Amino acid sequence: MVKAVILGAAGGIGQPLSLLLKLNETVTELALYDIVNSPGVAADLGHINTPAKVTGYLPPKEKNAPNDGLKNALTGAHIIIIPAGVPRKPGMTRDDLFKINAGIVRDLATGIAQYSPKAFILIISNPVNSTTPIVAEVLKKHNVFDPKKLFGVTTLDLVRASTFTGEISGHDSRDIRVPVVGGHSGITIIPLLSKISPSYSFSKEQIDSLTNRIQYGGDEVVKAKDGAGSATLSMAQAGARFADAILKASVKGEARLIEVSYVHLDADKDGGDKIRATVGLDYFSSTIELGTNGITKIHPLENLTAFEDSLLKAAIPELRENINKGVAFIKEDSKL
Ligand SMILES: NC(=O)C1=CN([C@@H]2O[C@H](COP(=O)(O)OP(=O)(O)OC[C@H]3O[C@@H](n4cnc5c(N)ncnc54)[C@H](O)[C@@H]3O)[C@@H](O)[C@H]2O)C=CC1
Ligand SMILES: O=C([O-])CC(=O)C(=O)O
Repeated sequence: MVKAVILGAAGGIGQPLSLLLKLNETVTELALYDIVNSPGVAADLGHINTPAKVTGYLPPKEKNAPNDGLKNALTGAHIIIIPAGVPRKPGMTRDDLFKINAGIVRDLATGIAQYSPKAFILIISNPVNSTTPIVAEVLKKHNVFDPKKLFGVTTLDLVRASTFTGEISGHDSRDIRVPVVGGHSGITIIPLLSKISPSYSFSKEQIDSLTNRIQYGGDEVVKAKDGAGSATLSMAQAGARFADAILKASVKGEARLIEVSYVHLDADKDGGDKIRATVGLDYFSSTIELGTNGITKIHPLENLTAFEDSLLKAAIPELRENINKGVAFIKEDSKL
């Protein structure tokens, strides 16, 4: 049995992501939880003739009743994906979402700590730089934190990097891999264009404009949607790609699966400590290798160009602030 759970399943990302997970034949059970409309989405997807049995759950109507919906959705989970929370409107930063989304993510993480602490957890809700540490701190408070199984999803940055560089290099964008490290907001997004595969030599101007476009790709969509939210469809594809990598490594035992994700650097002491020595942070989006039980290796940062090194230096203070804000939010929460 491979149970996938989506928390925030009725939203702009949640619905297409649920569809893509329903089409993933490794999944045998798909549990959809949201505060609205999840039974409807589940009924709709349930008519698709793929193996996964789909169920939808809501929280209780009465204010202080136990949340059996969340409990039943989470129990027995193999992988949990969280796109619950509000998206940006034009003029907002991802950090502006902290006020609302931090509490949503904290409460869902508390449910995970209680009902499915051994699952793989993928965080999409923004600001990812802070929400990932929030989940880790909740799990730590319940003594169930496994850094090898917690992932801030930054795959959309890699998807964009493949698309945008393909437009210039002429390579098929499906074959292009660009590591994008650091974090998931503006200047904390660090595309390592010198490490592009297949290799390509960009001009200085191309590096400047591609870097800027990858860093602010999210804003491009927010602007185009003009108040109706942020990236949903491309995010669903990116989330499904990352979830599939986890499923291939953990269920099918495919070895040395390589992705990039925003992780706690304790997930691999060796590689993690090397990055820590450079950046002085506990969380960083890095190239990782996946195995049956999660992260097996974090690749250190090596041979950065002077330009990439300047991007890294510019990212660190904001990333530190985002991480500290998430950690403090849980440390100072006396209810937990
Ligand atoms: N990591 C990434 O690369 C990306 C992250 N995002 C983020 O994903 C989040 C979701 O975006 P959208 O799907 O566009 O928003 P949306 O508003 O369309 O959907 C969010 C869903 O979460 C649900 N929700 C709210 N509170 C909840 C709770 N306590 N428990 C369960 N569900 C709850 C809502 O009912 C709604 O269905 C946003 O924070 C957005 O910034 C968006 C794009 C890319
Ligand atoms: O820009 C946003 O707010 C949503 C997001 O994280 C992205 O599209 O990368």
